[in-house]
Amino acid sequence: MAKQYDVLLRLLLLGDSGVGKTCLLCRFTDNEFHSSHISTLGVDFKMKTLKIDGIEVRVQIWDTAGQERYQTITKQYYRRAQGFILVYDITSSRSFQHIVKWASDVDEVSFPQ
Ligand SMILES: Nc1nc2c(ncn2[C@@H]2O[C@H](COP(=O)(O)OP(=O)(O)OP(=O)(O)O)[C@@H](O)[C@H]2O)c(=O)[nH]1
Repeated sequence: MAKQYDVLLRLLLLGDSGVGKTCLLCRFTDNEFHSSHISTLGVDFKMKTLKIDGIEVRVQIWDTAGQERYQTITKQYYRRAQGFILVYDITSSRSFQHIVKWASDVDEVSFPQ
């Protein structure tokens, strides 16, 4: 079967638990919003195909659990990602301060010294 896209882009959503990563993804792929918070267990993903300058780009977005206990699992997905979306809750300064930690995790795993 012929490929239905020209380029595959793998992105990873990172951020504290409850900041809205899953909601952002549901809005982007399905234009839906769910008010309940069911924590992501490990990782999950959704896809959307966009046409950019005549090129079919399949965006595969991996949604990771923000909870500390899943870090070992989620870090295994960092190396295969081509980009990261760091998410914080605008009503939580703590989640914003943690962005530094998420960014340093990405550096540590994806660009080891
Ligand atoms: N008011 C408001 N609530 C939001 C918004 N985005 C998400 N929420 C709520 O925040 C809660 C957590 O959202 P999730 O998307 O599940 O959070 P998450 O970052 O995926 O959480 P983990 O899976 O535990 O890492 C849910 O109850 C959402 O309804 C927003 O833009 N505004």
